[in-house]
Amino acid sequence: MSAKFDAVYRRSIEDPAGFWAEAAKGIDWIQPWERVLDDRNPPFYRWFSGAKLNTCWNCLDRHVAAGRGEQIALIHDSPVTQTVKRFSYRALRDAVARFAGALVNQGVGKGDRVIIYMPMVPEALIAMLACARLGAIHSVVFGGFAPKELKSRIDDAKPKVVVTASCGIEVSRIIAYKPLLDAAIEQAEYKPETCIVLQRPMEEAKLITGRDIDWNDAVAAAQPADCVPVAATDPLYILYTSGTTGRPKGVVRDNGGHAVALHWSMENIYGIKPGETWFTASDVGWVVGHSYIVYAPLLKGCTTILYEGKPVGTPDAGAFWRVLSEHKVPAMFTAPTAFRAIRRDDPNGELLKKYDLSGFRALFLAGERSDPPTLEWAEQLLKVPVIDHWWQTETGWSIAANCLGIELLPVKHGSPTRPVPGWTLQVLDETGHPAAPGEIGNLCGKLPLPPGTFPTLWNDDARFVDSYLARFPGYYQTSDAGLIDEDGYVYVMARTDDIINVAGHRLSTGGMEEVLASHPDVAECAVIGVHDSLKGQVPVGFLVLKAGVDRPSAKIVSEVVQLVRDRIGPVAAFKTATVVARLPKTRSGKILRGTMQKIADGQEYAMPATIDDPAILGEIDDALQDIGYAKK
Ligand SMILES: CCC(=O)SCCNC(=O)CCNC(=O)[C@H](O)C(C)(C)COP(=O)(O)OP(=O)(O)OC[C@H]1O[C@@H](n2cnc3c(N)ncnc32)[C@H](O)[C@@H]1OP(=O)(O)O
Repeated sequence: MSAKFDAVYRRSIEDPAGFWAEAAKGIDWIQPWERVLDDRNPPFYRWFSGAKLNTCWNCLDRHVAAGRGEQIALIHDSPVTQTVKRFSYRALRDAVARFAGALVNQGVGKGDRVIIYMPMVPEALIAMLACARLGAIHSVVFGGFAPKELKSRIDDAKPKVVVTASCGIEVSRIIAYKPLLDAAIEQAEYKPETCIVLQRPMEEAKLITGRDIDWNDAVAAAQPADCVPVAATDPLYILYTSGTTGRPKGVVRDNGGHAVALHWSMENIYGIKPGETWFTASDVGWVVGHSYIVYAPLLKGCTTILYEGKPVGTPDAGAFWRVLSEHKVPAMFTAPTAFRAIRRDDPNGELLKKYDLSGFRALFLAGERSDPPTLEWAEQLLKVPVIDHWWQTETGWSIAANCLGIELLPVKHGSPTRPVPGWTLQVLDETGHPAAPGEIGNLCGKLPLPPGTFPTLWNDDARFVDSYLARFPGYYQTSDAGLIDEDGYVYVMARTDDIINVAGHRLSTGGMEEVLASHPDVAECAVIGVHDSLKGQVPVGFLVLKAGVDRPSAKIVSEVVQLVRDRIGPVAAFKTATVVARLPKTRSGKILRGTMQKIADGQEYAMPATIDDPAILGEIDDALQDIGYAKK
């Protein structure tokens, strides 16, 4: 039943160097490696040390050199602007080389950072690949973040250049990006020298003389730049992700291991071959967008679709079916929340009947837990394998998946199947001992992790060790709790930290609490993630007001809602809060957020033995009922 997969998996664990050296044949190297796995400085493991390559060459130039220059590399499908634009490999290579030249004109070279704050336009991908071409390090910031989040990334990454666009389009709303960038730079301690601004016709941005340059002017003044050889271990990008405090973590991705792992994953996990079209519906601001809109499909020589739209509303819940049929897509990848939205609007899949999906082979879901009802609905509707897989910003690609390209294993709903080749995954109990099959514990990856995973955090080796490696020496702590069953299937149940997952967006409740606590009327607060039938989870805030505050609670609630939107961004989807007299705590003063969440979700809970005053839980229940969380 799983002999083929077992053999590949076993080889990857018994002989990782041999396994990944073989996979590395899929990549063009300028200089070979001295060591496949460099384990001289644990727990900092490096892959392909001594080797040189260029990721942009591997994504673009080599396909042109191999005679595939006229194949379509990129389709920008944008229902919000009602346009579809195609770039051949040659055209994309040329556009990237020219924009790389524009960056060079601004002094950008190997190792310099470039922040990219852009909507889902081809220029976002062009800017990313241009950085890769020069050996510069890009850091893409998701457009739904507020200026303060962008500011913290600017201060940490210290970019020489920021690349932005005048606006993004959220269904039919124009979101002006440039004022958000201006505000972020205004707040930042570090000031980037140059901002390159793509002017979109729907909203012209005001340029600041001496700092801002129009994208078209920058490109017109540039000569194409060549690929710069970089070390396999040099950073390709930094991608910030929510940490347990308000300060985001700068996840670093290297060039060599990343290229090898992502190239390998396209065929072995997703079953996709060069020349095929691939659709990932996510955003270039997330790791899914980095890995599976940009790098993996291009490394493999596929056609990638950059979709500037939503699963519903652009124009309807048949949007994905249109894309799949119009561009003859054999497989796609998205977050379960997108399918929950489609199911809500078109429960019987009527819109699917308008389209020919005869070439469609598989749907991949990740970014949050796939709820079995949505997964089963998609299976019945599409009549193809629907494959849940589990990974994280830190890992860059799958930890557990059903490797369609090796061998489709039986699907167990609720499980992302088995650890992928390269991953030794264990469930550890609180004392660090392996848990028995079926027992819940901490899901941990045995070091060294496979290529493509993060080697460290930007400028913060100590935080990398403290956050991920210190709790269980010899292991990477995923901060996901779960179990592995007798068949080796992984089940991911919950986070073990304060991170919640809202519509596939990873957010820190601690970060939101910091914002609520900054309101002058708030004495104390808590934020929990509550089950939501569409977004998976949504944040709900509890506010204890300072003594003597007599302003209407509704006014204070609307102010804190606006504060979170202003400081973190609309992506936080923080819309609900309630004022309570007190928060439930242990006798040592720890807020019982887990118990509050169980009450909100209508789950059974045991009265915590250390609770200070059990009556407060009843008050929380009443407050939740007042805001629509009915007793279940
Ligand atoms: C495996 C590793 C990983 O987990 S990487 C992360 C993977 N996650 C994903 O791919 C995300 C999947 N989710 C989505 O694509 C969206 O949530 C989908 C399903 C399309 C729904 O989008 P939407 O209806 O906009 O809801 P939402 O909750 O995402 O948005 C909340 C508010 O934020 C806004 N927003 C969203 N994106 C942007 C953007 N790029 N620029 C500016 N604003 C943005 C939305 O408009 C929405 O605003 P509002 O509250 O309605 O005013």
